[in-house]
Amino acid sequence: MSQDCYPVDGSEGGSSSRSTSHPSHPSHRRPHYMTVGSGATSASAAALISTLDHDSGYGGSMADESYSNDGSSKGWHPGLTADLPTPAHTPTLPGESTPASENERRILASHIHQSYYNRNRAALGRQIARTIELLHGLQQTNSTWPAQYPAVREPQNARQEPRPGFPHTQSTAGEDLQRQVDNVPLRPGAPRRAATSLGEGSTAESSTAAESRNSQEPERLITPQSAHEFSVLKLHMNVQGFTQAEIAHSMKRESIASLLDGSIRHSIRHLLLLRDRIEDTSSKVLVTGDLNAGKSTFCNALLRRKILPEDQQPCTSIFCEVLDAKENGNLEEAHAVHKDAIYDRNNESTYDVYSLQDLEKVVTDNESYTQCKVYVKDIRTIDESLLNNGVVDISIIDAPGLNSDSLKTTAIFARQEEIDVVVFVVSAANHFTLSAKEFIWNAAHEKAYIFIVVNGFDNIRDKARCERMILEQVAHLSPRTFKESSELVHFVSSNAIPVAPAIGNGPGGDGGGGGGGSGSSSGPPGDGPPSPPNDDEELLGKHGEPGSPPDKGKGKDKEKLQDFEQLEQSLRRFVLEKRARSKLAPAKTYLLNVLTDLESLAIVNRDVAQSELDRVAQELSEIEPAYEKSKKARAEVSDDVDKTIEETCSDIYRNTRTILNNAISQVAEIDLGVPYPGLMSAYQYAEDIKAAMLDQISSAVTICEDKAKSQTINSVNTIKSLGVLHLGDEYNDLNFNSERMFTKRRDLLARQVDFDIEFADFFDLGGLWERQEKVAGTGMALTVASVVGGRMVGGFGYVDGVLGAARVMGTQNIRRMIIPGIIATVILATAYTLHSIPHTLPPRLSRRIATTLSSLDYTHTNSARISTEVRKILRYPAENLRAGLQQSVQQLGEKREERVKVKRESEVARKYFGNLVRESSEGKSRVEDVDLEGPAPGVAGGFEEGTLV
Ligand SMILES: Nc1nc2c(ncn2[C@@H]2O[C@H](COP(=O)(O)OP(=O)(O)OP(=O)(O)O)[C@@H](O)[C@H]2O)c(=O)[nH]1
Repeated sequence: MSQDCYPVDGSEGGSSSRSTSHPSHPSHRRPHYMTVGSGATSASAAALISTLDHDSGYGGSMADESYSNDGSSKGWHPGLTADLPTPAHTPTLPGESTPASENERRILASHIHQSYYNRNRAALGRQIARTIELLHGLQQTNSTWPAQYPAVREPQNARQEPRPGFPHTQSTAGEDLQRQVDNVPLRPGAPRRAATSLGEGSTAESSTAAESRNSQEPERLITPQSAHEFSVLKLHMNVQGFTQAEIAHSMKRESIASLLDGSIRHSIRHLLLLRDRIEDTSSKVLVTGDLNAGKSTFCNALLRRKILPEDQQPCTSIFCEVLDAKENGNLEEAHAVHKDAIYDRNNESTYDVYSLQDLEKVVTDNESYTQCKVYVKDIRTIDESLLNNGVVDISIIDAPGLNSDSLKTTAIFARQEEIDVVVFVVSAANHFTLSAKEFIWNAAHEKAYIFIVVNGFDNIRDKARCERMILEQVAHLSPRTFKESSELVHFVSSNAIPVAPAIGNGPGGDGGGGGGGSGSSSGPPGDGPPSPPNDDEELLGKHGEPGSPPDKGKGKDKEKLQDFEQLEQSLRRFVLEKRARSKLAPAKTYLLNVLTDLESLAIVNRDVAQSELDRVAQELSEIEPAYEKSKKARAEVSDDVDKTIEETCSDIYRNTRTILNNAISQVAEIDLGVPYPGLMSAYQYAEDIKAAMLDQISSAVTICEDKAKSQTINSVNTIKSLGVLHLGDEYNDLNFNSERMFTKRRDLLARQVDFDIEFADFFDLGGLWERQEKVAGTGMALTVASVVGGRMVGGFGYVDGVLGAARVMGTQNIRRMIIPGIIATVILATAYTLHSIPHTLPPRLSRRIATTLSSLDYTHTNSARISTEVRKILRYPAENLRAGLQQSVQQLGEKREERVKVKRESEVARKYFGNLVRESSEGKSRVEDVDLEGPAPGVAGGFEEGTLV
């Protein structure tokens, strides 16, 4: 629509004034009011008219900033408050004129938009608080249950060509100017993500620009876990050629958790800053433009006071921010901020104080300061004033004229997030210089729309041609601005606006340095704030045209004033509308990003928690029975082992005892293999017999030990098989060598059985007695005699022969022979006894040995020794098995404990992340519902189709 009014091909006939160049736009004229009927205008109607004339114009938020060449722009539209004919469907009260209803609608729209803005702001504020809570919750959970970071896989081609860095759309609040200087990309900017973040070195970018770039990003292959690359909760890691996800994948979970914790903390801090920002009602308007284009004059005209120095030569060397004096305790003064200092109004070391009259000294050719804060009392009403408009604290920044030196600094200044609007002042006579074009080109990317003031229009003779040429250039530099040129491009003469002096000194006094104007200015008397100016040039000075004839001049001045007022209306609307977007959009974008990140993280971690839960449950289902079985086995096996040891030892004891007893008792009966060497070596024979017997007994001990060894081996094997049965591979077998058993000299005891052979040992009377008793119960002597005799007879035939001879000889002869007979008998008996030594000695010795061994408790001692050693030996594998079983029980118990703990934690984490998925998703929906793009509901109906977004 506006382009129709300003055909760039110049087809439209030139007109001498701006107003005539908008024939199809009655909106560019002050509305005319018609009184119906004969009565006077009612008070309310008068109030309404007055309000409408100074419409506070809270515009709708910015529309979609996309621009298409087919003319279907969906960009910002002034229709909301533009003075358009009321559409047919807009209700019109009977008898009411169209302009009046239109004005009512404008007021209504204005209020609806303000409440719409407030509602959006409150909704975002609430969501910021909720999101901070969510982040705190995540931080806490992350400290107990380290969160997982989702794996994202890059495609091959993306790997070959490392992705460019993605600076974030929103710079961190508080970044210093220099840092921004370093990071500002010159045209064309590097691709940047739409996401807002706390990334270092970030530079601001309009979300629309970022959106369009986003679509060009290479498609990434990602795991099904997450279809979202993190933009806010990203881990700050950097390894050339690797993505975050790849690095994260190779890191320990705890390390990731700690990096994530850092990101969460950053995010919370940033959200707090955003909350401050949306609560902050102030807005900044940066006025920039070519050298000497009339920027200071324009600012003064807006303020209706000659605050800033104007000069025919370039004079503004620093940024001058004009603020309401209310922010400085209602004191009008200038604070010149020291170079390299961060301005703090409460810290006078950061600035020098100047009076407003001395401002020129500070502003012109200054080397000590980079910027200056100028506090002024606004002399206009809240309906007129831009500074003090009752809605938002606006400050105006007069920038130094653009040249190659200042271009970059000003561009950076314009980028700052608190700059809501850039007003570009261009000289109507000089058009856009190279610096101007460069600046607008860059700024158009950032701000989408630039408010353009074509100043010094009074100097132009062929105004239509000038307009056409300027608009042609605007169309190239910022098509979106061109599309809305009726609202955004204004042709004015700032020096024609009546202004009060900087310091009130009564009518006619011009306190400021004179520009090219007539110099007749007036201000409020006394020290108080200057009174509002009016159109009366008698009272107010103006930058004016001194040579104009009075009548014609008056008419032209009025026209200029009207054009300027038109500009002011548009500027107010623009600032207020832009504010809605520039203040709320970053919060909305950041919230969406952080909530999307939270949702992705929560989905991944909920799934991880679930799978961990499944895994642990599965493991527990295996561990629990194994643990119980292991406990049972520990008790049972311990009993079994005890039993095995006990049985083995008792058995060995018993066996040993039996074997040794037998050996001792039967040692006399076995052939010891010792030959009888004859009477002469009887003693030696006895010694040999004794030794052989002891050896025999020792051999029996050895046999017992060998038997014990093999029994021990069996028992060790039994224990081992129990271990293998219950511990499996975990059974730690001991090296058992049976050869090392019973290595103590076993004949020690036998040696103790040492006794001397006695003569009596050769006469086994006891043996004889025993044998006799076995034969009959006769008297001993007879028995002895008969036995001896019998044996003698049996044994020695010649003795029998002698006795037989005695009988033949008769008793007398016998009596005579008795003595010699007895002697002979004794001799014979002795001879017999000695002769029977090989038979009598072993039993005799055996008995003596048995007696001695018995006195030593030899059998028991050896049996006990052997069984004790076996017990000792068996104790090792037994203890080893017990320890293994105990360890197995302990390990399983610990495993079980750990799994139970993981299970408990995973359950909590699953529940937590499940809730987080829901809450972040709901939060996202709530934020998405905050519509910063379209007009308020109900207002939309009042516009022509296609003019709304
Ligand atoms: N004829 C005419 N002269 C103007 C207009 N606006 C400003 N001037 C004059 O242009 C000269 C420069 O004005 P300034 O306001 O100082 O210009 P500036 O852009 O602030 O200058 P620097 O910031 O120093 O580059 C002064 O002499 C003004 O009187 C205008 O609309 N018409």
